[in-house]
Amino acid sequence: MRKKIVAGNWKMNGTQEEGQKLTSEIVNMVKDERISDVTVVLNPPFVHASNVKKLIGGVDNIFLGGQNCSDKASGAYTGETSASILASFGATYVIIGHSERREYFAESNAQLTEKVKLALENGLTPIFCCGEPLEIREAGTHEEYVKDQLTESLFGLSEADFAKIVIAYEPIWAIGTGKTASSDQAQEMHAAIRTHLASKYGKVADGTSILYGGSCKPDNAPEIFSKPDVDGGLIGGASLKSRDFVDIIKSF
Ligand SMILES: O=C(CO)COP(=O)(O)O
Repeated sequence: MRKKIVAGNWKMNGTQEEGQKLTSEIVNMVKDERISDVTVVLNPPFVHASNVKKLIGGVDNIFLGGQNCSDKASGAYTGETSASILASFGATYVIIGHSERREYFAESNAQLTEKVKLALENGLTPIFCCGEPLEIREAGTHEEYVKDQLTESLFGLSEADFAKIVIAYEPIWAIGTGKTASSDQAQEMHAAIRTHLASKYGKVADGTSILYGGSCKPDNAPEIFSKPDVDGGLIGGASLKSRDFVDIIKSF
């Protein structure tokens, strides 16, 4: 059985007060509504880490994650946060290779490999993002594009390390646009991704959780999560509203 995961990516949103309120509400709903079969990950901006960690304290299926980590272990890299710093604040997950990082911060596949390695060395589970822009989808080469992203960043990992990775498929044209992939489009890509991962890692890929991301909302999550190769979601906008986020968690 693959792990079902719903991760909230707050992106660059939320004051201290808003972050605390959001976290408390999510924690209370998950407890009150007895949600225990889904792994929930909150990925706030780094400075929220201590607050969020404290608030999720007693709930054993809610975890703290980062939205990124540095490709360097430590040192004079102003503004960066390392995997080891994140881990020291109690994070156990980290999003790596989000399309916004690739696009606005020019992160390369090779850099992402370094981030994945450092995350794993520090006991963090990477949520590795892949996904194609609109023009690639329209050209019909999206499968190849995504396979190349995975091959270039992940296929150097040992089988034991690869077994710890979570994948998030986020078609860029669906992020923040309100235009979600159809559940059939999501399933098609998730199945293609799993087959590709299996070509390198065999049966280990059967256990890899592959999350969908891109305008996932309470009204479309049940249909998307019902697909056999969709193991959860990486949620942007809707993760900032506690009721919506928890309804998505309850969509399996
Ligand atoms: O980028 C995303 C999550 O990482 C998806 O964002 P939206 O859910 O806002 O489309």
